[in-house]
Amino acid sequence: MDDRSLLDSIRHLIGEDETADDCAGFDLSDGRILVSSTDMLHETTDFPKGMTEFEKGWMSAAVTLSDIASCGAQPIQLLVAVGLDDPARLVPFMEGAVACAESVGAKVAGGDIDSHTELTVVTTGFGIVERSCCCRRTGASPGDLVCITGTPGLAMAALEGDERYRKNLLTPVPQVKAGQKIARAKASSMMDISDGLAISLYDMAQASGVGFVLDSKNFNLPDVCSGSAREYYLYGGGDFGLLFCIPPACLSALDTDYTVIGTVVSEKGVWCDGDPVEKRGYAHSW
Ligand SMILES: Nc1ncnc2c1ncn2[C@@H]1O[C@H](COP(=O)(O)OP(=O)(O)O)[C@@H](O)[C@H]1O
Ligand SMILES: Cc1ncc(C[n+]2csc(CCOP(=O)(O)OP(=O)(O)O)c2C)c(N)n1
Ligand SMILES: [Mg+2]
Ligand SMILES: [Mg+2]
Ligand SMILES: [Mg+2]
Repeated sequence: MDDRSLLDSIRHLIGEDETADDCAGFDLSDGRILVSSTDMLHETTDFPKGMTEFEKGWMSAAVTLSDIASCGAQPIQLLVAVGLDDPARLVPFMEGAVACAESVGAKVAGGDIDSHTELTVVTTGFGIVERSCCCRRTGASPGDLVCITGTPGLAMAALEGDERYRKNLLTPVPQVKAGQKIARAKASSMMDISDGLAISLYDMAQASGVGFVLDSKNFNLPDVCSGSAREYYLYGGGDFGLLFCIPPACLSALDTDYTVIGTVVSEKGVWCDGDPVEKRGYAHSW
């Protein structure tokens, strides 16, 4: 059992929409939406060996700030709750979390401290976005182009030992400015690719009730020393680029780097060069 199938068992309690997006949204009734997201990370499952405390703090902040960026929102506050096996870890850890938050214009505004057998972190973030620019995983329409920012697979390559991409894996940068530009260019849907490109495509296709047809000739595959660039590109997690769909006519107004990898179709599913893409990515399992 993985976290996606476990989530299915509580959708009836929380709501379909509430369990199908990167952030929750609260309408402030003044033309703006308050978005929020929370994420939990653990020493053994989420922090690759050899990371500094600063990098662990940075990564913990980045995973949540990335979800806020994926709505086109400006992150404003971050709360950081830390369960510690050793109290001496707290200062360098929080220095990393503060540095990441400040790098995207947000403030660490509180949190919690507890003792725990394993370093366990929960980051909760809040952001603000104009209602007309708030992007969700829903909204992709047939005929839209499917686009990504960044190069999926670099974090996975680093996890497999490629030192050139160490920073991509350990101190990912939430794509706040790019998210805002994409939202203002009138993208129809957006999410971050934290769990890998293929599984994110399936998540967005399901939320929007559409399908995606990809053309591998357009893939910006990573330059890797070992392993399969295509495997890392489609199935590696931890990159925190953005996946978005946008009507072709809106693309000329978009002033940020992106790669067009396919088109939206009405038939549900995800295909590449005519073949179904495997539905897998980074997951927690029991
Ligand atoms: N325990 C939970 N209770 C309620 N909603 C949850 C829970 N776990 C996850 N969700 C919701 O499920 C959706 C998907 O979560 P997740 O896969 O963690 O997203 P992301 O990869 O963007 O962090 C989100 O809307 C999240 O708020
Ligand atoms: C062992 C390991 N593999 C991969 C990564 C890269 N990585 C960092 S966060 C993350 C995905 C989880 O991020 P997010 O979507 O914010 O959390 P979720 O709610 O899906 O658990 C990954 C794969 C990692 N840190 N450790
Ligand atoms: Mg996300
Ligand atoms: Mg999450
Ligand atoms: Mg995730």
